[in-house]
Amino acid sequence: MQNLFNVLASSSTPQTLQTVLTVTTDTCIAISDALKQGSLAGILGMAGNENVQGEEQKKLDVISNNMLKDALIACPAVRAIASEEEDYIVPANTDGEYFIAFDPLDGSSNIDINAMVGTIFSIYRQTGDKPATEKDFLIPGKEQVAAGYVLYGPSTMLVLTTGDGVNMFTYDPTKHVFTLTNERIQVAKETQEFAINMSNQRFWSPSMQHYVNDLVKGKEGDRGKNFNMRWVAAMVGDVHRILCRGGIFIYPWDKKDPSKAGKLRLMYEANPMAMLLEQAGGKAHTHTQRILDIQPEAIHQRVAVILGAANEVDKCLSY
Ligand SMILES: O=P(O)(O)OC[C@H]1O[C@](O)(COP(=O)(O)O)[C@@H](O)[C@@H]1O
Ligand SMILES: [Mg+2]
Ligand SMILES: [Mg+2]
Repeated sequence: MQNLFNVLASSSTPQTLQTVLTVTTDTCIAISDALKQGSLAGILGMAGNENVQGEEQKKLDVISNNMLKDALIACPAVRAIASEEEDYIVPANTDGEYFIAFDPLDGSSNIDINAMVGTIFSIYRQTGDKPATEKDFLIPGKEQVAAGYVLYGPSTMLVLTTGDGVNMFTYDPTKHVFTLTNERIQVAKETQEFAINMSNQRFWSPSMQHYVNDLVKGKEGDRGKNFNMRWVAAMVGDVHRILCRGGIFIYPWDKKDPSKAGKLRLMYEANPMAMLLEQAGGKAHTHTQRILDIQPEAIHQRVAVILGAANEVDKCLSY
């Protein structure tokens, strides 16, 4: 069976990018080990701080952020990192070639109930002769050279694209490697499954309310077919389900909190997931444009997200 190293070595992935991916995924294995110990290691619960976005940090948000930050800035190929849990970008090596943006722990509200969480990462190639600044980091998602996530579920899985399809790897704890288990996955164009936090319905735009009402009406409504609903409450879990068995995931614009009109972060969540979805034959949009075309204005920018089965994303946008 092929493992991550063989797959990268036999592809056209540059050696420096292979190194960055190895450092990232090795650190994710260490995060997975920490998560497995849960309460036994005293790592659950709140850290007692807020991140730059005004969200309360869990201990594991901080622990996983520090693990990834320390490992990546020590890697000579890394030029700078940006993290959901860091106020500013962290410059690493001026000679480095890669920017890495990450959500160290996605779905943190799931940690304390021992449910699915993950680490999401996005990699860009950019060189320069001065230390990197935040402005250098504001690159549209279509320029990503690699994107992926590590899912900490019943098994630990790596889902990765380097711009040539999407592969899934399962971590083999007996061999300490990610083994290739699903190759070149594709998302079906049609679906009958959707994922959205329905408790926000009254805050959505009228057109989004109309679209979701039509899904809920099922066979009796205009769509003429029944839809099932699933919500993991961790984007990484919801996107993983879509890559495995199809569906549409939506975190729409809403008027609940005008400073967060779209909860998910462009650079840490939307862009890497959009690259994975497009590489698997799906689509990823905001309510107005393709996510990968967005020119970022700030590293912590938030966007509305509509991603998954191509025809269903089109249908949603048609409302
Ligand atoms: O609280 P809600 O509305 O269910 O939001 C869930 C969404 O928030 C997130 O948990 C945000 O990510 P973080 O846990 O990294 O802040 C997404 O993963 C998920 O899709
Ligand atoms: Mg997240
Ligand atoms: Mg997070």
